[in-house]
Amino acid sequence: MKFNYLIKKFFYLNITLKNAIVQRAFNVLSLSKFRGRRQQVFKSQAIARQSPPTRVHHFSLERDPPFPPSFLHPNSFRLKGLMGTVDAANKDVNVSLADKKPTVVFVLGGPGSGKGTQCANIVEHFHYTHLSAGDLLRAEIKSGSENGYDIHTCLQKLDITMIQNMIKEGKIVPSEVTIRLLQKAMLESGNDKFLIDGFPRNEENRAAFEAVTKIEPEFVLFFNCPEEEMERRLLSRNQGREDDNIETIRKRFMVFLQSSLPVIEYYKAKGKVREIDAAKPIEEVFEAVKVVFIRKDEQVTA
Ligand SMILES: Nc1ncnc2c1ncn2[C@@H]1O[C@H](COP(=O)(O)OP(=O)(O)O)[C@@H](O)[C@H]1O
Ligand SMILES: Nc1ccn([C@@H]2O[C@H](COP(=O)(O)OP(=O)(O)O)[C@@H](O)[C@H]2O)c(=O)n1
Repeated sequence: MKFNYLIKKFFYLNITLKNAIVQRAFNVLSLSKFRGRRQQVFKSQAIARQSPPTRVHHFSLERDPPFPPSFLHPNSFRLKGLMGTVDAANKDVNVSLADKKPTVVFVLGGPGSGKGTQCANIVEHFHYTHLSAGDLLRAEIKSGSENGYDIHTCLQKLDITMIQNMIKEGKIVPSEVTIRLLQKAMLESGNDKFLIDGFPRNEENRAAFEAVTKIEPEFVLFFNCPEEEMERRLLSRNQGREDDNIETIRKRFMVFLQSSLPVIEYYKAKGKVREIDAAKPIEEVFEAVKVVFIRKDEQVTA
């Protein structure tokens, strides 16, 4: 009886001991797994803290940013410091753009002066790629509104709505957005000759583009047209644009006078402006435009 009791006790102790050993081993394993995971988390947090921001570039400008801080979404980084500071990913983009030494012609003029119309003619005759800043922004709004998010530019619904409102108000969208769209379009085009239409529209656009891309325009084509004529054209443009109403048109004229004309003056001082009388009929305007481009080609071959 006592012997039976001892044997039972032995087996019971044995099982309890084995369970304890197994449990202990399990605890050790889980703890080390947890520690490993925790270290991994710490490691990736440290890497995230150290690594430079990628994809989206933002550069701080000398004057106040025209966008409220809420414009920035969580995966964008506004870099404080020198104007033109770009992140790692964009450095590559800019290096490869600058390497190509593209020919860039800025096409400027008031709203409705005929920039888009003449750019289409130049493309046909002189094989440039036409990049309209306004068209790129409108395309971005369209794709953003359809998808709620633009995977290429990291713009989110809130940003897209803000851009849309700025265009409705005739305001100039921050350079960081417009330049990103221009860079992307330039790289994707495969061409090395660009007509950049409706850009730079203010001093911020101009300085940021030069600082970021290191590209200087070959020359600036300036379509000079009286306001009454531009107003007439815009009111009958009929492209369903939300900003082609008399109220916004007047605001756009104001922005042109205050912000865009000083950019034209800046390039005039550098001898880079080729001024065209844009009040004439389309064909006559293009005759004058052709002279500018033929002269440019002759200069290159001379
Ligand atoms: N020289 C011109 N004479 C008359 N109408 C013009 C002329 N150039 C353009 N237009 C018309 O004026 C409107 C605005 O021209 P557009 O090229 O879109 O201007 P911008 O790109 O400068 O805003 C369009 O409907 C266009 O057909
Ligand atoms: N560089 C640019 C070009 C256009 N835009 C915006 O896009 C609108 C339309 O520009 P656009 O060049 O297509 O048209 P026009 O005003 O020249 O007719 C402008 O009024 C601005 O709101 C901008 O913010 N920045």
